[in-house]
Amino acid sequence: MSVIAVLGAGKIGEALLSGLLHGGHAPGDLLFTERYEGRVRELEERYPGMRAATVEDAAKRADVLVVAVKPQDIEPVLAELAPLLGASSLVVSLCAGLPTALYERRLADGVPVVRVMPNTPMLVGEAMSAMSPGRYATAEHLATVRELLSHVGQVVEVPESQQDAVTALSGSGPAYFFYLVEAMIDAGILLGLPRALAGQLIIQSAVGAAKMLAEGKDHPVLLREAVTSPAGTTINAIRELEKHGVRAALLDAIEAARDRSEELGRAHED
Ligand SMILES: NC(=O)C1=CN([C@@H]2O[C@H](COP(=O)(O)OP(=O)(O)OC[C@H]3O[C@@H](n4cnc5c(N)ncnc54)[C@H](O)[C@@H]3O)[C@@H](O)[C@H]2O)C=CC1
Ligand SMILES: O=C(O)[C@@H]1CCC=N1
Repeated sequence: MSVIAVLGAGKIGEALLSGLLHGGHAPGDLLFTERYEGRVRELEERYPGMRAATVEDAAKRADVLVVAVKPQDIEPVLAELAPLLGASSLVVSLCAGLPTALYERRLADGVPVVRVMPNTPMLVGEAMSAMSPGRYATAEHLATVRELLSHVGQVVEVPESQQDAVTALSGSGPAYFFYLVEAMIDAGILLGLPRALAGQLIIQSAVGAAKMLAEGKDHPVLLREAVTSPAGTTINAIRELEKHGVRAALLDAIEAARDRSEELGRAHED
């Protein structure tokens, strides 16, 4: 089994480590680096057998180095990695907006880099990850990354030019669903239901709807039409959603997320 090192074990780093552990990865084959001592202790306690490492150690031992720091924190990480990596390393970047070309400029010639946009459902083995090869990444490197990510959800390959859109859609996507669920639970409160009951009603409705969508038997439009009876309740709700421009708001929101991803990448142009 390959040794994986996660550099920056925050929310998404932990989601990957935890997903790999659940997928059967040995804790001794998982390393992480983390700048906060408290976070190191927290993770070592939560995942017995998994150990923090130095960057040198991670670079020496790991078959795959996964960079999971905030895009704003990338430069010191690349400066640390630069003298340690060569063409036999494999770097996977999970950072929103950061192009593989940035890594290629900062690291030694020939270091293969794969850009990946995952999402937090990795924690429950249901991630949607999209990967794109950098200049030096081969089909074999992509196969390694695909194998790794397939332990924690679905994987697709996309051209790197689509990664900012992917980030806005599936990288941030879970937040939009959580936001909707939160708002719908509030609607239950408005209608006088107890919070716990409103939560159960909405969350199970979300799980059921997601399962029907994932089965893929019918287009989302047909699934919605099947709930929308003539002169019934649903069409009254839909009229309000249309009146409030919810569809247009989603288009604008996701476009704004895409723009921010592009901006995060531009911040590191030389
Ligand atoms: N949270 C999410 O849903 C997703 C995040 N991402 C990407 O993953 C990356 C991380 O995001 P989050 O996990 O949300 O952020 P986070 O802030 O929870 O995690 C980043 C971690 O990196 C650590 N860190 C920073 N500099 C370090 C260094 N030099 N050495 C060691 N550790 C260092 C921080 O202490 C922190 O624990 C970002 O680039 C983000 O764009 C990608 C997909 C989804
Ligand atoms: O909000 C962010 O910047 C990160 C990237 C995708 C999801 N979360």
